[in-house]
Amino acid sequence: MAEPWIKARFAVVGGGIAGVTCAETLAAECPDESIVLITASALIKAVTNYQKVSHTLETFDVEERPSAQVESECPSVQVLHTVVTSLESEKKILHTAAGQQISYDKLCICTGGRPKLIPGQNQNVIGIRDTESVKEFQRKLSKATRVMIVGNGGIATELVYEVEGCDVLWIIKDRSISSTFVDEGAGQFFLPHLNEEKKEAAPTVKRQKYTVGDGGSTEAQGDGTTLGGALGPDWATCRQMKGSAPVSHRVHVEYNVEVTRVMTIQEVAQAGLNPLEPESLATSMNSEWPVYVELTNGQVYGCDLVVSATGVAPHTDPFLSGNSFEVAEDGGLKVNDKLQTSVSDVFAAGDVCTASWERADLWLQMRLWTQARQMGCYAARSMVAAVKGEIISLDICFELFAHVTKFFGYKVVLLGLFNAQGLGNDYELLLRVTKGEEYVKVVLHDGRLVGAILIGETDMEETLENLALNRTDLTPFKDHLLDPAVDIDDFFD
Ligand SMILES: Cc1cc2nc3c(=O)[nH]c(=O)nc-3n(C[C@H](O)[C@H](O)[C@H](O)COP(=O)(O)OP(=O)(O)OC[C@H]3O[C@@H](n4cnc5c(N)ncnc54)[C@H](O)[C@@H]3O)c2cc1C
Ligand SMILES: NC(=O)C1=CN([C@@H]2O[C@H](COP(=O)(O)OP(=O)(O)OC[C@H]3O[C@@H](n4cnc5c(N)ncnc54)[C@H](OP(=O)(O)O)[C@@H]3O)[C@@H](O)[C@H]2O)C=CC1
Repeated sequence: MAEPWIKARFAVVGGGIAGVTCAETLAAECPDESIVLITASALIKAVTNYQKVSHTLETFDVEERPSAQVESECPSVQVLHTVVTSLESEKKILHTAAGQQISYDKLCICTGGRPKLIPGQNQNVIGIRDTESVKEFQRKLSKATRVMIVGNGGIATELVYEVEGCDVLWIIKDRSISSTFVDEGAGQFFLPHLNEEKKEAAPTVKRQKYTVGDGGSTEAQGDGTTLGGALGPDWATCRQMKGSAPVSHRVHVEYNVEVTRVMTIQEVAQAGLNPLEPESLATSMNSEWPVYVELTNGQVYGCDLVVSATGVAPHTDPFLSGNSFEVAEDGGLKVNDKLQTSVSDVFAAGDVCTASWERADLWLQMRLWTQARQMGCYAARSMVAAVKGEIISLDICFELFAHVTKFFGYKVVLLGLFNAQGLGNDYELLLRVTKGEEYVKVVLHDGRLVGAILIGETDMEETLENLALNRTDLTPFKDHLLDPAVDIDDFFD
């Protein structure tokens, strides 16, 4: 029987990176205070092998753990596996699907996001977010000969590289690939790798995998719509992403288009439309597909499966009704520079929130696990400061945007306004490209470094980060900055 009433100093909702980091930081800062972590997912995410590469760059692994491990490492944390169904913010009480009522002094909402899907309900259109959804994708892919991937961001870029044994139709609304993360030049740099054999991934042994009972659901009882935590690093490389076509890796990109509607074969016939068979995908031609998609250029393509990799919508459902949260245009809970929402004593961190403070010139919010970890940690420190009546200042990680990832087998580092975001035409670019090896782009504004894209093993991230943070005037040096003969570390020593 679940305890009906629980009283906690701090309550955190969400077992993803933001929520778990928040609970762990609270436990470290206030070991004698009671902390309740409520999560719909049976396994919770934990950050391991954390390495601070520089002031703002960090790398870490994400591991799924049973809650008992977290409770034994942080004895003041009690983990409840259930779904929060409502919040009475005036009384400071949370209600759960298991019938519990949890009263708190300070609450942090870390309920993440859910995939934004293209319009039109069809069982062959899926989004990818958590372990369950990626398993569903693998299952459907294993029988597929042609899959359509819609979107030009992180998931699409990783999937087009990973999917094998299946033709891939990649539908993007831009004129170059991977444009959420990189510019057109870098898109060109990646292009030759689209259809090439994938480099063999090193076996992933460093992360433990847990399962929750044979075939059992990994989610707590709830409304059936609550998702598990978002997938972690290597979500695609360590899984089999194989279809059933006699091809190894083949991608057809359709540029500058969006989806207008998703249809069945009957709807295609009723509308008198003529589905097209791209010549480059000849092996997977079929007279009847499970699903058809019409694009803004009028073309209609059939396929076995559509992955809508079209971004994330903040998961705010149970918290909004009956409470006066201010919500940003993208649907996230607005938070100030202390990660406080507009509701008293309620904080938010990770994908569910929208940074609504006056942001530093070179920082921008992207829904990434680095930011989820940083926000979870900072929210906890801010909650503690609020309890103790102390003032804390904004963490340095919010000074400069920094992201490290891997696309098409290359290390990718993004710094600051890496795509000259918000600068209009008022910027200068420095470029250094060695085909197949590295792509280095530096964005200068008023002679100062404001952003960079580094692809490959450039080893320049720390120096460029320092130049950005120090606002060094590079006017006298800019002609040498990317000269391969110049060691920029020595240059700026
Ligand atoms: C396929 C995929 C690949 C990604 N790859 C990368 C990458 O390479 N690099 C990168 O930086 N980022 C990546 N991301 C993004 C990153 O995973 C997320 O930004 C980050 O994990 C968000 O963490 P979070 O804690 O805010 O939310 P989540 O991980 O979504 O966690 C939310 C938690 O809240 C719980 N919850 C929700 N509602 C309720 C409720 N009502 N009651 C109780 N619990 C609830 C959920 O069960 C879950 O445990 C990827 C995302 C996806 C989907
Ligand atoms: N390696 C990494 O760092 C990875 C990060 N992630 C993160 O996980 C989350 C989910 O990934 P993902 O879904 O790829 O989201 P992203 O935000 O990365 O990309 C979404 C893409 O879909 C496009 N899009 C949006 N709506 C439509 C539409 N109706 N039709 C066609 N295209 C559309 C967007 O274009 P526009 O921007 O113009 O709207 C954008 O190109 C993101 O927060 C992402 O940052 C995921 C995988 C890997």
